[in-house]
Formats: sequence, structure tokens, C-alpha cells
Amino acid sequence: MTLPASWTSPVPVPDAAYRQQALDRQQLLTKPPGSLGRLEQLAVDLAAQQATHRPRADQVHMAVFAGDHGVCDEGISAFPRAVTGQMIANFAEGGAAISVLSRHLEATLEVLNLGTVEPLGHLPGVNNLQIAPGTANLAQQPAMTHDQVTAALCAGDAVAERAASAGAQLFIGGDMGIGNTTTAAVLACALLNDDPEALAGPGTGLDAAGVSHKVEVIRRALQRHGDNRDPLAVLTSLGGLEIAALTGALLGCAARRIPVLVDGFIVSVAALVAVRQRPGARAWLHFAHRSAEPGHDRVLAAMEARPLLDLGMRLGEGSGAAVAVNLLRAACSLHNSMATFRDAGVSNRED
Ligand SMILES: Cc1cc2ncn([C@H]3O[C@H](COP(=O)(O)O)[C@@H](O)[C@H]3O)c2cc1C
Ligand SMILES: O=C(O)c1cccnc1
Repeated sequence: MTLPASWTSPVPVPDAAYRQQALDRQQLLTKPPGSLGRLEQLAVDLAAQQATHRPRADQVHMAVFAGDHGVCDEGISAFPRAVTGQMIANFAEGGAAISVLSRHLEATLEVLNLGTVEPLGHLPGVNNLQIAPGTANLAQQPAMTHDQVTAALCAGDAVAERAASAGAQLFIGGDMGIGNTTTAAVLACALLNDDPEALAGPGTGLDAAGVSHKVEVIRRALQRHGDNRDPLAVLTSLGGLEIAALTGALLGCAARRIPVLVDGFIVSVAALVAVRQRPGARAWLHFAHRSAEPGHDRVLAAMEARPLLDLGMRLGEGSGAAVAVNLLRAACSLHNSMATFRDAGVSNRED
């Protein structure tokens, strides 16, 4: 099994000519220059990414990636591991937060099971890949084999290919995996050479003693792993199946010129892996919200990312990104449909 081409290929650059045209148009619209704040930059970035005069965020392709984490053996989550599989069934039934939000946005939602401890039977609408029965316990041994991480990256790349075929104007990835705030924190510590105290948080609801224990588990994992910061080595040793698939999807979208709206802590860590591997991928990422998970700030800062929203959300599933889609839609509508000073007969500023 070979890595997807997007793992090593040069990343395309958003279109500079369309960017300039969009910047010029923003100056002609009936408003003081800059008065729509970051909505202006959003429209300009989307115009450059989509290589169009008329950027849009109408066709949104979403995928929620699920997988189990062996590190749950260390007692690092407030919830039992079985919830991962139970939530996959909930996605299939349409009852999860991201199910509701995808309908609200009239977006496509794919559900992928990368691997649960208990194999799932057939669930309608679930792509049941079952690469492994979850990851191994990363505090004690490498989380994945080379073949497993490769399969997960390829699964994410295949989602990006389907998004491209469907004509997606925007991609959103989401995560589901009990224990994955620990996995994401370990990955961030390894890539940023940062302190577990700064990256570990309550996740689904640990108390202070639970967070201290989580920090200790993360320290053990980092000690076992050593100081290899190569993104593939870090992902294999310390990652999760769903986080690897998210990384593959984000790189796959950048390779196919699809802008991505990044969700919270977990997806941001997948983005960090992607950007460490292919720095050019950063130009395709928008950051939706600041998660309540305290480590998110460090991960955002490492990518010089300023998220759009700060709603105290800490769910994952892609939910924060889904909520931010309406801001992108508003930015595009304003850019595409506002009158210019000349068309409306409004006097422009005097200098
Ligand atoms: C019912 C439920 C639905 C979720 N949807 C996303 N998560 C989120 O919370 C989990 C990570 O937190 P921790 O590391 O503390 O286990 C992941 O499953 C993540 O996707 C959920 C968690 C629960 C309990
Ligand atoms: O921000 C996130 O992605 C997050 C936070 C807590 C639990 N699950 C996900």
C-alpha cells in the first residue's frame, strides 16, 4: 500500500489573479473600504481558492471520521469507549449534532468508520472500512502500523476525491473517537515540542484529577516515542485512525484546490500534521472556531490561525465548522451581490 500522492506532491497555490480581482471589487462596493472586516478577506480568499469571480459556499461536502483509541485503556476519558460505535449508529440514524447541522446546511455528509474495537454490522450510509479494531495503546506501543496509517491517509484522500467529483465548494471534516483529545494532545506535543500541561484538557468532561492523570499518560507516550518530529513517524506512533484520515482528507482537498473549513481541537491537530508535512496546504485552510479545549490556542498559534467564532463549543464531529458556514455564505453573497458605487450612483470618498 502506497501513500496518497498528496502526501508528497507540491501543493497548488490559490489563484493570484482572481485574488487581485476580488480585492479590487471589494473597493468598488457601496461601503467604506474594510467596513465588512474579515468577511471581505474571506470572500477574497475563497475567490482565489475557487479561481472564480463569484465565490460560493453553497455546495458543502462534509465527512465525519470515526475510530477507537487504545489509549482509552489508561482511563483518560469521561465516557466509555463503546460510545464511538454507538455514535456511528447515531450518525446513521441522523440524530447526532452534525447530522442536524448537515441537514440545516443542505450539505452532503459522509460517515466513515476507520475502525472500532467491536466491529459494527451494516449501518445504512456508513462506509465501514474497519482498518483495525481501533489503535493500539500509544502510551505503551506505536498506535498504528505503517500499513494502517497509510490506509487511513488513503481513506481521507478518497473522500477528497469524492468531494472534488461532486463539485464541492467547501470541505468540512469532523471527528468521532472516544479518547481522541488525548491522542490529539500527544500529537501536538510531539510536533510542537510543547508541554503536556499546556495541551491536555478536560475533553468530554474530566475533572482536575482526571486532567492530571491525562498529562501523565501523555508524558509516558512522549517518552516512549522519543524526539522524532517527522509527521508520518509522529502520526504512526501517536495518532488515531480518524485523525490520520482527516490529515489525508485535508491534504487531498488542498491538492484538488478545495477550500477547507477546519473545526475544533481535533481537526486542527490533523491540520497541523498536514501543514508540517506540506506547508503549502495552509493556504487552503479557514479556521472556524476556537474550541473550549484549552490546548487549541497553541495549535492555532502554530499555524498563525485566527478562528472566526468563539462559542465555547467542545463537541467535535465538525460541528463548529458547520456553524461557521453561514458566515462564509454571507461573505460570498455580499461580495457577489452588493451594488458598486457607480451602479448605485453613490458618491465615493473624496481622496
Ligand atoms: C456522546 C458524545 C458525542 C460526541 N461527539 C463528539 N465527541 C467528541 O468527544 C470525544 C473526545 O473526548 P475525550 O477525549 O474526552 O473522550 C470524541 O469522541 C470527540 O469526537 C463526542 C463525545 C461524546 C461522549
Ligand atoms: O474541539 C474539539 O474538536 C473537541 C473538544 C472536545 C471533545 N471533542 C472534540
